Amino acid sequence: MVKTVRIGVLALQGAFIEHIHSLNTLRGVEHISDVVEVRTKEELASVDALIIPGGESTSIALIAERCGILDDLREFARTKPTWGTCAGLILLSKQAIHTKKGGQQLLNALPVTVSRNQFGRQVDSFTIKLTTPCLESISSEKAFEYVFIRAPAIVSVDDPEVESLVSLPPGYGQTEASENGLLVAVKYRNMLGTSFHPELTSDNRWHQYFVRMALDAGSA
Ligand SMILES: NC(=O)CC[C@H](N)C(=O)O
Repeated sequence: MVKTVRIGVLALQGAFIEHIHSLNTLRGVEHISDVVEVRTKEELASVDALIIPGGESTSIALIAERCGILDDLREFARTKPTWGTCAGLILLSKQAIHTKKGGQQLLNALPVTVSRNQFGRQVDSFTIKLTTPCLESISSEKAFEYVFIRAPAIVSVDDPEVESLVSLPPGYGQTEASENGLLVAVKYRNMLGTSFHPELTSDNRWHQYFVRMALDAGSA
């Protein structure tokens, strides 16, 4: 029998509807049995993999704490396929800088340091097309169009097992000249962390990449 995955999207705040839409367009393409909104411990326990969307990381953490699922999310992220996009990447990380006064709760799972709002404010949002080697096993026909909205960047990788997947060309979001651009996508064991918003484009290759991570984890 072919294994299928039930994918959850954390639906407390932010762009969860858009992720659900992207995943639904992959039904029939990848072995997805179900796509569900996750707000409770029970819903979290029912999924094989989880997407934590972009939005506002401090708000998502606060709501998760009030709903009593912050610790369950921490445990899930440590052990099951979990993808954090933008605010979700911040939450997933072990460390964040440029946080609001008083700091913020993190899931403490992905061993990287992220810098919040590294590219400036909402008006500084931008898109950039980049060829992306890790997506080539899905389709190499075109560059991926990356959308950055008050995005974080990964400013330090704190475990040698973290794989760098995408870096921006030098100059983007950097105040000092550097040969290397900022890192915006990483993979680490069961986790995927991306600074951008793949759910805001009609190109679903990043969602496909994550579904395949989840399928691989299930068949291991
Ligand atoms: N588009 C986004 O998800 C922005 C993230 C936001 N800057 C935060 O700190 O949570």
